Amino acid sequence: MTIQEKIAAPEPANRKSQFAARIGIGGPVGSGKTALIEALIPLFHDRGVELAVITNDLVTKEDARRVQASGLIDPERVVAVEAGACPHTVIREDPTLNIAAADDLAAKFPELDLILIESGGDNLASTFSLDLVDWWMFVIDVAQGDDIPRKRGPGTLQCDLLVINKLDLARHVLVDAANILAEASAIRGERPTIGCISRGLAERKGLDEIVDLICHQVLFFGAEVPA
Ligand SMILES: Nc1nc2c(ncn2[C@@H]2O[C@H](COP(=O)(O)OP(=O)(O)OP(=O)(O)O)[C@@H](O)[C@H]2O)c(=O)[nH]1
Repeated sequence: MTIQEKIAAPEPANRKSQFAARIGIGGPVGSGKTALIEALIPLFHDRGVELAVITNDLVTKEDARRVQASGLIDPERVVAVEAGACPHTVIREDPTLNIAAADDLAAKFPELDLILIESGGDNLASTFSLDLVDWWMFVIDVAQGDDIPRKRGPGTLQCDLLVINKLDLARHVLVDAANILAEASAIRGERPTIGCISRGLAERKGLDEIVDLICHQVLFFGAEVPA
């Protein structure tokens, strides 16, 4: 279906909102947020989900340029917000810049189903304002220490989905992958945790589960419930 046909077509009956859903992706520096976005784009594409990306860096447009150059997505659908000194502020206390960037994308590309908003890399305390996003995930990785879930940071506790990335590195950094996943699930109660390999030499892992969960919880009524 061309973009013009899609704009002209009625909303899919099962789409939860007439507006593009806004999903936040937060987490510590280097945990693999951008790599996760790059891995998810083709999977959303396969499911017919039209998406755009907003990245937040402190004083550069590095992440946006990387996604624009990836060849995975129309570069016009990738926008950079420069967060300045405090990456928390622009996703939580005053998300005005990000809201404006998302509104601009939604106006320019009315066919969008989803806008992914990657926060600047930060610590375990970052959370997203619900004025900015409908749903958000937090990405940590095993190489940052197997005690991160036990530290019960607001990011790991409050997110809608906790992603524990770089499972391929677990044995190299003497982390018991099953144990860190179990501890994370224990502190998060009903809310999901997914182990993931978003990039690297190892086979990818957890990516279809993440896309299925987003389709089910955020985008579509009746989307398949992940196991
Ligand atoms: N082994 C392995 N490396 C990964 C994985 N995911 C990402 N990486 C690597 O981790 C490093 C950081 O990845 P990024 O995607 O840049 O991390 P980020 O969270 O976006 O970083 P900031 O934007 O700086 O906060 C890169 O060298 C990636 O190649 C993974 O699943 N396994």
